[in-house]
Amino acid sequence: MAEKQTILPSQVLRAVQGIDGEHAISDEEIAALRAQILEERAKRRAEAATNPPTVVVDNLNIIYRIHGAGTGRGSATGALSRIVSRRTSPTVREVHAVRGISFVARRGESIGLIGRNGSGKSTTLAAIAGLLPPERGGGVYTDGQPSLLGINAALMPDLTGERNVIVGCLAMGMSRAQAKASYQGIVDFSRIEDTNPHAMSLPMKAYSSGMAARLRFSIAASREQDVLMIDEALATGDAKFQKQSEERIRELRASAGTVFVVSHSMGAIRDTCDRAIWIEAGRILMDGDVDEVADAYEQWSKQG
Ligand SMILES: Nc1ncnc2c1ncn2[C@@H]1O[C@H](COP(=O)(O)OP(=O)(O)OP(=O)(O)O)[C@@H](O)[C@H]1O
Repeated sequence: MAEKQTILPSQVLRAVQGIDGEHAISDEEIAALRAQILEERAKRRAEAATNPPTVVVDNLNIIYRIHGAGTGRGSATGALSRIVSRRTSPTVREVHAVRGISFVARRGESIGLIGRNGSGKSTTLAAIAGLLPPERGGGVYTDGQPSLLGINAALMPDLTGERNVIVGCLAMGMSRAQAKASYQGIVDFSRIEDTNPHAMSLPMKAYSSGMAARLRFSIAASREQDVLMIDEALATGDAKFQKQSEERIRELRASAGTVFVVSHSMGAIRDTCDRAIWIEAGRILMDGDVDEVADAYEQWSKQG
C-alpha cells in the first residue's frame, strides 16, 4: 500500500525557489500545498494563543563572569601579575550575553530560536532550563516543575551510553522502573547500535558528535515533557535521523507541550516550528510567524 507522503514547508519552499531543480510537484500543487501549510499553521497558532503559558521570560539578562580574564596569557602569568600588583582576586570580565529578553510561550507552541553565532540563543535556553541565574530585575517563570532535559544537557563522557540513558531518564524525573522500561525504546530510536552494535557499552567520549547528539535527542524526546528544548540536534544527525526527530517534535508539540528548537538550519526551523524568535546580540529583533521571521533573517544574512 502506498504510504501518504508528507510534504514539509521547506520542501515546498525549495520547490518554489527552484532550488531542488527537478521536482514532481506542479506549480498549482505547490501553491495549494503552501496554502494548506499556512492555513494549518495559522490554525495551530490561533489555538495555542488561547492556551495557558508554559514559559514566561521577563526582562531576562544573563551575564557570564569570566574570572581571571585579561590578566595576561595563561593563568600563571595572571597569578604572577596579581602577586606583583598585590591584587587578591583575579580580574573578572563580563559578557552580557542576553540583554533584556521578554516573551511568553504557550502550550502547543513550537518556537525556533534563530540568530548568528554567539547571539545568545543557547544562553537563553540554558536560562529557561534554570541552568543560569538571571540578573536582578527580571527572570524566567515556568509552569510547574521545570524538568527540562534539553539536547544541550551534558551527558557524562566517562559513563557508558547505557548509564547515561538511565541517568538522563532519572534527571528528567522518571523513577528507576520507568527509566528501565524506557531504555530499549530510547536505544532503538537513537539507532546508535546500527553504527556500532557495542555502542551502548562504550563510554560516551568514544562517540562521534552525531552519535552523542542522537542519544541526547532520544533521551530528551522519550518523555512527554511540558517544555522540550532542542539545541542544534536537527543539524547533527543524518538525513534519516533528522526526519525521524522532526516527526517526534511534531508529535510532542501535538501532545500540547512547548518545544524550543535552536538551529542554524532554516529548513529544520520551518518544518518543526510555527513561531520563530530572532535574537541578535542578546536582544530580540523579531518574534512572530516562522516564515516571516526566517525570511527576514535569511534576507539579512545574505546582505552580510
Ligand atoms: N560559558 C561561557 N562563558 C563566557 N561567555 C560565554 C559562555 N557561553 C557563551 N558565552 C558568550 O555568550 C554569548 C552568547 O553565546 P551563546 O552560546 O548563547 O550564543 P548562540 O547564539 O547559542 O551561538 P551559536 O549559534 O554559536 O551556538 C557569546 O558572546 C558567547 O561568547
